[in-house]
Amino acid sequence: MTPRTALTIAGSDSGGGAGIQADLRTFFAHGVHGLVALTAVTVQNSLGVQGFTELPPDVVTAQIKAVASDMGVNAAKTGMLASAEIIRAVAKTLDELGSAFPLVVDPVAASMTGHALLREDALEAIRTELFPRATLITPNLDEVRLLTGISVVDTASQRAAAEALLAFGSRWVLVKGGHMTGTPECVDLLSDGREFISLTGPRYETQNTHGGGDTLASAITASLAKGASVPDAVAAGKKFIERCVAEAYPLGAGVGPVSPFWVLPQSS
Ligand SMILES: Nc1ncnc2c1ncn2[C@@H]1O[C@H](COP(=O)(O)OP(=O)(O)OP(=O)(O)O)[C@@H](O)[C@H]1O
Ligand SMILES: Cc1ncc(CO)c(N)n1
Repeated sequence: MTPRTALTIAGSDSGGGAGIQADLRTFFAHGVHGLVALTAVTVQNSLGVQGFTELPPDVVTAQIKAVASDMGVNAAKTGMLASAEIIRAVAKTLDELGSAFPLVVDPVAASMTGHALLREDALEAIRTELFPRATLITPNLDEVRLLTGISVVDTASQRAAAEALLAFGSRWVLVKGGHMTGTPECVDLLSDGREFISLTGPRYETQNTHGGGDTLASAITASLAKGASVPDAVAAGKKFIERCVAEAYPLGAGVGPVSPFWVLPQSS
């Protein structure tokens, strides 16, 4: 049977744990066929990002159109978009396709080691061009601060951040709490402005969380591709990423990747 399809519009991580590599292995783990519009090639390993080269915006557009016109897209997500020009090209292309599928926007601004993955003028383009087209946006706490100026330190500021982010026009927002260290639990807050749903899970003691944000957003995208509602897709995504963090492995001298291998029959 032909599986559902999910499109990732994102950059490549040479270390294989984040970016399109994380998206493709997560789509695979969900039985969803992954389609790719590559935006940039990063040079990175467990110690950080050494640099990146972005693709011309028309090549990004051409990839999206090629797969959408022939294979069909059941859901899409954006990750590293690198520049305002690429963001504008993606927004225009999505408009031309008629927004017939759910869109998850993970507003990737920097790697977890703090290296920029987005040119400076591009943040405004993400806010104005992509957020209004998004079904769901999934910022981490650093991205929340960059986008809204709000520092999330507790439940009240996490809710205020969700409200401020929804004002940019997405249908739903998931304010991820992974970076709120010092708490025994990881709490992500999902909201559409009416409902506020706290997704609470254990905080695992590990330094190997590379690719966690990408894996969560692509797990949600895969469930949306299969027809789940946003709250159901996010709840399933949270369960999926928890297990991936619990089973994360060391690789290289720095931060190792989260692991979707637990879905394989021979694992554990
Ligand atoms: N130590 C942990 N234990 C359990 N869950 C975690 C842990 N760290 C992060 N998570 C969960 O992983 C998901 C990603 O959250 P996080 O806030 O770390 O995103 P991110 O910063 O975008 O990820 P990345 O590491 O890719 O930059 C969230 O659901 C979060 O609650
Ligand atoms: C290519 C790429 N996209 C996203 C991230 C954020 O995890 C990363 N480190 N690299």
